[in-house]
Amino acid sequence: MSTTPMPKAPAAAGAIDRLPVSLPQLAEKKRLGEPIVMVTAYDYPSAVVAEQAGVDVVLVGDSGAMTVLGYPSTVEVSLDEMVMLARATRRGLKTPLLVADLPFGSFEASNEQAIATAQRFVKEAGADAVKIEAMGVAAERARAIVAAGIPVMGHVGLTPQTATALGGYRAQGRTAARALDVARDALAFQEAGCFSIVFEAIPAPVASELMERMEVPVIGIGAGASTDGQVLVFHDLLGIREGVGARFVKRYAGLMDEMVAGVRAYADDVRGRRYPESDHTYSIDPGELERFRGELG
Ligand SMILES: Nc1nc(=O)c2c([nH]1)NC[C@@H]1CN(c3ccc(C(=O)N[C@@H](CCC(=O)O)C(=O)O)cc3)CN21
Ligand SMILES: CC(C)C(=O)C(=O)O
Ligand SMILES: [Mg+2]
Repeated sequence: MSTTPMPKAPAAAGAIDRLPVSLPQLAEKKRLGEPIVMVTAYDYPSAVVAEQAGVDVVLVGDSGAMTVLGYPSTVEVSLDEMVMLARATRRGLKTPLLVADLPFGSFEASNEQAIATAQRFVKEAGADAVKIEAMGVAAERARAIVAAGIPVMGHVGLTPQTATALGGYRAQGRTAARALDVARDALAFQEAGCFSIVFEAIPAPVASELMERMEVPVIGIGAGASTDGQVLVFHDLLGIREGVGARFVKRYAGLMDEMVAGVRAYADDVRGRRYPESDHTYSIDPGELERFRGELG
């Protein structure tokens, strides 16, 4: 008896070409005590690197303002610039969850503004979720974005967008009163429906105490080893930029040195007439060359 194979479903335009890590999978990792790995990316090649390295979550951080756009801080970057970085990143990703930072000035004014901004990241850049830094109205904005159907990650501790008020890029929660501020921010985000929270630059014992109250996965950066996962900035861990002086940075490569050495070697070869070699050039049929010479006169 012959079996008739099921006809293949036609590949519909806009068919799902990506099955990202899901929010329940992250919650399950927390439950099982399996560390969650997050890294930033800002463009197509960094996304491909994160994809191939097998990370769980990719963050298009507003740190890109500094690492790839050269601004002196994260507050200068525009929403349009962040959306462009997120779009490029998305093109290089298949598996990791894609989270985009809401930049300074793109969500504070109203819940409507916050929802419209989050929707741009989802509709124009294919982001799976957005991240929002703690500040006065942030938990209320997070609740509104979640109610509009977009998952939100909270960010507490050192929040670079309001660093001026925090005394600069410095660790937070180092007094009982300031640690209580961090605790309130974290619990407010959790209560607002955030699926995950970032703890940045707080003492490890403070983070560890807070972990007993956190029901959602917590990703740490300079918050010690008790969090459910870790995040680092791509350029910091690969040694592509001068560090920002953050204590938590661990360098796993020295790519800036390698890149400068590569470009310098190229410059030396051009100046020393060692590049290009014959392998790098195109040939032409001798008859055609002869005709060309004749016609050129
Ligand atoms: N490339 C990059 N990586 C980052 O991690 C990052 C950025 N950019 N830009 C925005 C913020 C700034 N970040 C920082 C910067 C410094 C510390 C830090 O550990 N500061 C020292 C004090 C340094 C001083 O005295 O000036 C501290 O001990 O608190 C932490 C996070 C994290 N963010
Ligand atoms: C360091 C992470 C948490 C971040 O917000 C960023 O890279 O912008
Ligand atoms: Mg950020």
